[in-house]
Formats: sequence, C-alpha cells, structure tokens
Amino acid sequence: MNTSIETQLIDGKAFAEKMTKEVAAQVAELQQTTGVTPGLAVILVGNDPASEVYVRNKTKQTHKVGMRSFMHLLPETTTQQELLTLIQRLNNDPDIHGILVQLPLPKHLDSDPIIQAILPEKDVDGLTAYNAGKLTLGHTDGFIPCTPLGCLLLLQQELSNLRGLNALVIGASNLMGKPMAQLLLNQGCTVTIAHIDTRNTEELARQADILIVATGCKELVKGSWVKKGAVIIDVGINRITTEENKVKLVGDVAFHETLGIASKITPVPGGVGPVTISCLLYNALSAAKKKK
Ligand SMILES: NC(=O)C1=CN([C@@H]2O[C@H](COP(=O)(O)OP(=O)(O)OC[C@H]3O[C@@H](n4cnc5c(N)ncnc54)[C@H](OP(=O)(O)O)[C@@H]3O)[C@@H](O)[C@H]2O)C=CC1
Ligand SMILES: Nc1nc(=O)c2c([nH]1)NC[C@@H]1CN(c3ccc(C(=O)N[C@@H](CCC(=O)O)C(=O)O)cc3)C=[N+]21
Ligand SMILES: [Mg+2]
Repeated sequence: MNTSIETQLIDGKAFAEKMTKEVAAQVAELQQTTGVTPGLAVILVGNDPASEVYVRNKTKQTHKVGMRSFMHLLPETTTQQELLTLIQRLNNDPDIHGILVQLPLPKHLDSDPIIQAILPEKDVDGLTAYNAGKLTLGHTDGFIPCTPLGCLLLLQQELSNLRGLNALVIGASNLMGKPMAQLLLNQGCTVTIAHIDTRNTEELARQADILIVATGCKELVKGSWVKKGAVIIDVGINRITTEENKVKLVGDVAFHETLGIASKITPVPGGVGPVTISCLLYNALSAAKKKK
C-alpha cells in the first residue's frame, strides 16, 4: 500500500523567536542585578558561504537581545599565530564572555589547536575537549554545541519521548554529527552514525524513526530513503543559484520528495538555522551568568 500521510513542517523560526525572547528577558535581568552585559566575540577568517549567513543573522540577533557583539572579520591570509594571539587576547578580556571561531577555517590553518586555545568557560560552541568530554560523560554543566542542542530542542518539542527510537545521524563532524549522536544517546535513542565511508547509509536511513542530516551535500537524502512517519531534521545550509538566477538556500534533504512520507521535517531556511542562533545566545548568557 502506498498511502501518503500529511507531512508537518517544524517551524524553527517560531521556536527560535520564543527562545530569543526568553533570553532577552534574562539578559535584562542580569544587567539590572549585576551590571553585566553578555559579550560575544565571533571570528570569521576568509569567506565560507554558510558562515556568512550565520554571521549576518547572529549579529542582528545578538543586538536584539541586548548583548554586545564583537566581530573579527579576518582576511583569508591570516596566520595560525595571529589567530592564536587574538584568542589569547579575547580569553583575557573581561568584557568577552563567549568566543566562537567560525568553521571551517581556510585550509592552511590547523583548526583544532585554535579551538583548543579557547578557555572552556568562554567556549560557547562547546568544541573544546573539556566541554566535549562533559557531554560524553552526561554532565549537564558544560556548553553543548549550538546546532545539535537546537536540533534536540526541536525534537523534544515534536516528540514527547525519544527513548527507544532509532536515530540515524548522517555526518560525523565535531561541530554537529558527533555531539548530536551523543545527545540522542543521552536521551535514550538507539543511535547510528553514518559518514562518508558508510556503505549502506540508504538502508540505515530506511530504518530510522529520527533522521538527522548534516553533511553539506545538497539534497543527499532522497524521498526513497525515508521510513514512513519518520521525523527529519535537515541541518544542511547550501547556497544554490536557481534557473532564474536567484540565490537560495537548500538543505541536505530533497525536501519535496519527503512530503507525504515523513511525519515532520524542518524546512531550509526556517528550520534549524534560527534555533542554532537562539542556542548560541542562550550559551553566551550562561557564560556571562557564571562570571558574575
Ligand atoms: N543550520 C545550522 O545551524 C548549521 C548548518 N550547518 C551545515 O550543516 C552541514 C554540515 O556541517 P558540518 O558538520 O560543519 O560539516 P563538515 O564538513 O565538518 O562535516 C560533514 C560530515 O558529513 C560527512 N559527509 C560528507 N558527505 C557525506 C555523504 N555523502 N554521506 C555521508 N556522510 C557525508 C563528512 O564525512 P567525512 O568527515 O568522513 O568526510 C563529515 O563527517 C553544512 O551544510 C553546514 O553548512 C552546520 C552547522 C550549523
Ligand atoms: N563554529 C561554528 N559554529 C557554528 O554553529 C557554525 C559554524 N561554525 N560555521 C557555519 C555553520 C552554519 N551555521 C548557520 C547557523 C544559522 C544559520 C541561519 O540563520 N539560517 C537561516 C538563514 C536565513 C537566511 O538568511 O536566508 C535559516 O536557515 O533560516 C545558517 C547557518 C552555523 N555554523
Ligand atoms: Mg564544518
């Protein structure tokens, strides 16, 4: 039988607006009670298209909630040492509570030592060994990477209980796939991670109740890969040029093919992206609160 079901869109934008309002109220309260204004420093080296989308929206939202935003737009030619020196300076600056280095960095830079130079208490992206270790151990007092945290919050809104569900995470980066899998495991899901060398990703996808895709390959996941009734979280941000010569964003899932098969899916744009930003603001607020 080939009956089609109604696929619901998960409104990340609306979720993010609610969360951002809550953060704004807490920023105002923190200011009143302690005089502290949370400050977030963002470092972007060169020009990665997905990072540019992120930086644009982030700067707007940071100001909207009453935080300070310190943008460091550095040329493609920046050296490893220059970047390390900047991070040292931000680590020592009491007005900066959170530091975020946009990934990927240009190829001539070695990103891991740069990330690890960030003080764990300012690591609002949750990428240092300290915070990644906290997540793995199930501690709840470290910083959780913003995108997987946002995906989890959306899933918790849509599904009352994640326990026992089969979850497939496609993509295994330190920024997204790995922490996502860990979060889902901590919630009681049976988790599988697929990556570039996985041989049967399609077959694994067909068994997944929850499908989370973060690969940077536009429209990788086809409708035929999706189990009927699955919940899909599409993390991909890919810029394409349409036949009418317009630039638009598409995800890592062939969105239209999943309609009638998935029970719920996050659109791109308007899905995970805005929630990532709210989670970043939330983490920056937490960093400032711990400092007071
Ligand atoms: N909406 C949002 O808020 C955010 C969106 N993004 C977007 O999500 C995507 C992924 O980001 P990120 O995790 O940082 O990217 P990375 O490039 O760091 O990681 C991609 C991962 O996907 C794997 N992969 C690549 N191609 C395939 C494939 N065909 N099949 C299975 N696995 C594959 C890679 O495997 P291997 O390493 O083995 O090559 C790697 O593990 C990007 O489009 C990015 O722009 C990212 C963060 C936030
Ligand atoms: N250290 C690090 N941490 C990251 O979290 C990180 C990163 N590097 N590098 C780049 C990716 C990408 N990313 C996005 C976040 C929000 C939107 C976003 O706001 N998206 C809107 C776009 C709306 C629009 O402008 O069209 C949406 O999807 O609706 C996009 C992309 C975070 N990333
Ligand atoms: Mg990356």
